[in-house]
Amino acid sequence: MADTDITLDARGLSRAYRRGSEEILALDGVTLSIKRGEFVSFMGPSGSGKTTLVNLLGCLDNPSAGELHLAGKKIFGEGKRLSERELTVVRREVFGYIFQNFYLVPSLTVRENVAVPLAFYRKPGAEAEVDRLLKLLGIEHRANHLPREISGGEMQRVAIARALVNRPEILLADEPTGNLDSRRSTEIGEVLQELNRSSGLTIVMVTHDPGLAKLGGRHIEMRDGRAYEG
Ligand SMILES: Nc1ncnc2c1ncn2[C@@H]1O[C@H](COP(=O)(O)OP(=O)(O)OP(=O)(O)O)[C@@H](O)[C@H]1O
Repeated sequence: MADTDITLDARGLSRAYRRGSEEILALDGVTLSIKRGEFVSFMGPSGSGKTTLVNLLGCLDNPSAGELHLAGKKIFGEGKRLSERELTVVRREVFGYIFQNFYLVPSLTVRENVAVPLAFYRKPGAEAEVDRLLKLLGIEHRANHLPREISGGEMQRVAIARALVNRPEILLADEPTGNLDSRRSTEIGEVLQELNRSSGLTIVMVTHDPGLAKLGGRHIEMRDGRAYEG
């Protein structure tokens, strides 16, 4: 495997949280590599460290110990810590994020929500990407609706389109179907699978749903802050 195939490389990543006088080791030395174009699912009991790990992989949090490399570049590690400004650039240029709670702006239409990232940063062709994504995700007929006028499944499609509008290399999805019924959940899973297959988008997903996890090519089980390849 050539190094250039590896997009995310975690080495001995740990994260401790302080709660009063107690220290909680939420992540206990996780080492794993994710290749470009992989669809990786993380499962495991509540509190096993899934969100903590994907937040670190997505450069949303700093580890207490260990290293993280992104496309061969050290992001965190011995003597190395990107500035908040550098991290912001990495977050918006490399990653798209989706979460259980969609986080749509209630006063903006579907189209405006998808275009929100363009107000801060825009890759070439991003404007045309809004229309392409509305169509691809089957929500173009909802383009002028407000979030409160559409279903939960449609809301998550809007959030996916927004996450993709700047053509990220990696989509991070934390419980993307946690608020959806099983039919909508399967539909969103299939959308993610299709994005991974057709465009080679790398997907890193946390889920409690075994059916959804199966859609990814690779499963990792978290237990007590450690990762076990399934
Ligand atoms: N900000 C925080 N402060 C203190 N403890 C935290 C914090 N965030 C997470 N923890 C603790 O770290 C451990 C791992 O949490 P994490 O959210 O990563 O688990 P999870 O596997 O994603 O759980 P869930 O499936 O319930 O979302 C838990 O014991 C949790 O209580």
